[in-house]
Amino acid sequence: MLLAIDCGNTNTVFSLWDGTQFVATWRTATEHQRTADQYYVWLSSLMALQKIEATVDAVIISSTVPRVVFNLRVLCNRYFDCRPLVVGKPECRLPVEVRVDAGTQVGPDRLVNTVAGHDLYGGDLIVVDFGTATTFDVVASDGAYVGGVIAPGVNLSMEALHMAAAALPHVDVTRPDTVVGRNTVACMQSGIFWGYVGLVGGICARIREERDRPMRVIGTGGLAPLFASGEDLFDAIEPELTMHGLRIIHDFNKDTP
Ligand SMILES: Nc1ncnc2c1ncn2[C@@H]1O[C@H](COP(=O)(O)OP(=O)(O)OP(=O)(O)O)[C@@H](O)[C@H]1O
Ligand SMILES: CC(C)(CO)[C@@H](O)C(=O)NCCC(=O)O
Ligand SMILES: [K+]
Repeated sequence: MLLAIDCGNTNTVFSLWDGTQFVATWRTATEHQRTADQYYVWLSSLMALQKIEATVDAVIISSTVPRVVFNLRVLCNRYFDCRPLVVGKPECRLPVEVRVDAGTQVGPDRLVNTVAGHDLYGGDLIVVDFGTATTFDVVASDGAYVGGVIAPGVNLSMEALHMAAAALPHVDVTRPDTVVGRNTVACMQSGIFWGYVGLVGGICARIREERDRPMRVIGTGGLAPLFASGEDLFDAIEPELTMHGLRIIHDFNKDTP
């Protein structure tokens, strides 16, 4: 089985692909101190709990946190007897071209999302991912990655308000009933929710204008469904977009000598 690992700045997601479908997905906080042995104890007990008798024989990793890759490599060598494919490393080829400034290191999660978006929807596309950051990534008609936008993440913005202002509490992100709030929590929820609806809609409109063509918008990440409820922001929501992209990149490297 293939183990796909999507390591973000906040959370790390492990998914098992049996050749036909993802049979299990597990999420843990990203911590660079975690050792290979700790990962394995955690993973093997979850597999036992779900009665998954899998032999992992291939691993693909996308990590926005360079420091965690070392221990994940040890995990693969020690427990799965394989060398992981790491997105962004020269030995991991991509099925699409990356057209950005020379020397630019594009976050692997962003590349993976665009590969997946192009596989599912073709081009031209904008992929919006609501993770630690809110990212917009643009896919040309031939599938090439041609750049994007990085804005602060939704939870990060909410947390920043709380951290910086003594009288602002910790609040969950949700869609408020009205735009004009009558209490602190409702006011903050409105600022974040309608603020991001405006941000996402505005940036997509400007990208379309700049590129002067119709483009579909695909949303992913934990908060995408919430923002989809606010306005007609997305043509589709794909919660498993990153995992889908990891699988495609793995197959591409396996099949293309
Ligand atoms: N209504 C909500 N309010 C706050 N957080 C939410 C809500 N719904 C989902 N989430 C959060 O969304 C997160 C899942 O998002 P996602 O995996 O896309 O990004 P992340 O793990 O936060 O970031 P990264 O991938 O950069 O590590 C989960 O941590 C989940 O708690
Ligand atoms: C922007 C984030 C944090 C989104 O996860 C990640 O993709 C990243 O660290 N990127 C590196 C810089 C870049 O993508 O241009
Ligand atoms: K993510």
